[in-house]
Amino acid sequence: MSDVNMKNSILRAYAPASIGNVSLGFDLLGAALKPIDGSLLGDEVDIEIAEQFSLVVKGRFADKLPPDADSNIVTRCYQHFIAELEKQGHPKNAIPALKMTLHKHLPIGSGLGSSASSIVAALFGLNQFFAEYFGKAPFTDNELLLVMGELEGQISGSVHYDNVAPCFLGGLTLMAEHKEQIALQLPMFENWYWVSCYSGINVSTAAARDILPKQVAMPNTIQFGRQLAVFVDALYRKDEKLAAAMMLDVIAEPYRKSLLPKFDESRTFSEQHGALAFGISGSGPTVFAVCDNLENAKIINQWLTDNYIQNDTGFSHICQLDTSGASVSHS
Ligand SMILES: Nc1ncnc2c1ncn2[C@@H]1O[C@H](COP(=O)(O)OP(=O)(O)OP(=O)(O)O)[C@@H](O)[C@H]1O
Ligand SMILES: N[C@@H](CCO)C(=O)O
Repeated sequence: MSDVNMKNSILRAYAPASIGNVSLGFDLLGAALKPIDGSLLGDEVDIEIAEQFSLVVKGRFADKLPPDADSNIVTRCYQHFIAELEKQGHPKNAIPALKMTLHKHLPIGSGLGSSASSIVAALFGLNQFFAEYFGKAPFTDNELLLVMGELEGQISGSVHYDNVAPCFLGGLTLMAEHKEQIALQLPMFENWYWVSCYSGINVSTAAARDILPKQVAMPNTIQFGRQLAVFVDALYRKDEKLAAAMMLDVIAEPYRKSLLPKFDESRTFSEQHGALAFGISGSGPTVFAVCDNLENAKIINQWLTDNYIQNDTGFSHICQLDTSGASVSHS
């Protein structure tokens, strides 16, 4: 796009909600979500050329964020991105100032990867914007993912990619954390539905990490390793039953479920109504139930809506995996 056209256009980046851990892969496995009814479940960031940098925050959950732009992770993404461009040798006066608008659609501290969604939309959007402006993307996907993990770490107190990676790449992702390959995309069963219910309360990721023990007992370590290895093998062999049987959380759920009213009843109902697996999405309070048919997913979605949601902020969606991940459009 020419310089003149870019001055009159807005690039919009979208980044979907995600389930961190997926029960059996603490910090190592994540899944991107797409509601089957077409509703939007992810943040959007608009980017346009301006006289000076500014961040505007809009959307359903805008008022739940700190009011000053400097505390918003999107501003930090912008500052980090521009500093990296300068390190690459782009002179300051060759980099246009930008107005960014965050449409904050995901609740904060929800377990749906809310900060990750803002980070991915901001950084992916900036990379796409400058790809058009300079004629070449400043960063590769892997370089971008490394920065996304770093910024997520600034918020939650430790670098973990299990929200940013699926949100960016789409589908089900396994962290390799090798400097040249941070994340791998795994196959998934297309007939699986992921009922995802946010109760409406706020659980801080940092606080939900603090309550976990610093050491894991030997039997749990062996079960964790066995489950993750067998799960990946079962995905590649398309063995649904075995894959689902591995979806148990021996690391975080036993400690975190005490933060989640009605967690045990929700699991019991879901399992009695055909859920193949049930667990905490990321650090909660969102829970998810996996079903292999829409009828069961609908029954569980209705029950969770009626029983797990605590207030007007909560919601529940029947989802499939969002295999596209982050995307951009122009207006
Ligand atoms: N754009 C943003 N989106 C979300 N949180 C942000 C953003 N900018 C700053 N923050 C701050 O980052 C912190 C995010 O907390 P936390 O990691 O618990 O939530 P989260 O990322 O929304 O969690 P989850 O992954 O469970 O959805 C909050 O203190 C919030 O005010
Ligand atoms: N893996 C992270 C995800 C946070 O959303 C955790 O469980 O703390």
